[in-house]
Amino acid sequence: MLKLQGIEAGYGESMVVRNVNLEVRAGQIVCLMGRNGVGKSTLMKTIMGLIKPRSGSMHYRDSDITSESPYLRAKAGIGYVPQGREIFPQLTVEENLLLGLEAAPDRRKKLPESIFETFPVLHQMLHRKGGDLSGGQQQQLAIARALAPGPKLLLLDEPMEGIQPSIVMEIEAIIESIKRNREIAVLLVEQSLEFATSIADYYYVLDRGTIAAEGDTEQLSEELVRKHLTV
Ligand SMILES: Nc1ncnc2c1ncn2[C@@H]1O[C@H](COP(=O)(O)OP(=O)(O)OP(=O)(O)O)[C@@H](O)[C@H]1O
Repeated sequence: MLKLQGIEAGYGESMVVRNVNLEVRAGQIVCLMGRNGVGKSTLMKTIMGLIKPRSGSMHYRDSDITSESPYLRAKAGIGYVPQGREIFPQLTVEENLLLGLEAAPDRRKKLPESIFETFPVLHQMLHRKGGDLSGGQQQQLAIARALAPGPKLLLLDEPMEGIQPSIVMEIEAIIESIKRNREIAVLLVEQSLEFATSIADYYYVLDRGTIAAEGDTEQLSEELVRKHLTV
């Protein structure tokens, strides 16, 4: 469903992501791991089209999207929840969610009911300003907004970061239900090894911009973790 080949990306003179080959199959949950600053968010932004790759190619559902705009990628069914959530604090919860529908392929103007079944708290807070929500609620809003247009691939950049444990459990449950349905593939940046191994089918470890290891999460070894993930 998503295939990156030889992707190189960076900022100005500095190259941050080097020769990345990565694949996400339909319905698969793939975890991207690595220490702070190795380039995980840069890679996610490159996949969303927010950073142009210097070289390499990106294919999504058999189309070459290497030069496609972020808007067209969203329209094609790629949902993105950036690190730090980036909801609109001055807009209401409802307005934030409706903005997500801009990426819907069918010009739908109504939010799917399933969003409120998954995130009941957002229904209660529909007319509150996004900025008045707690960090965990804002994260739920960001995920709900990305799910509203019905994506086929969801990119989640550290969704558990800085969130209290009870909400972490709720977000885990949402990713688990996505996994059960197998209708949406997920590429997730996550530092928690426990979570990665419990939910993801496949992992990639990024180290100084390159893929240092990959495999089925069942085979993620202690040695590999020590080498590439512990500080
Ligand atoms: N807008 C930017 N301009 C210049 N350099 C940047 C920019 N954003 C990130 N970098 C640099 O790129 C490198 C990789 O950053 P990136 O945020 O992709 O890493 P990360 O693996 O996601 O880290 P973290 O886990 O801390 O979020 C870092 O050295 C960072 O300083």
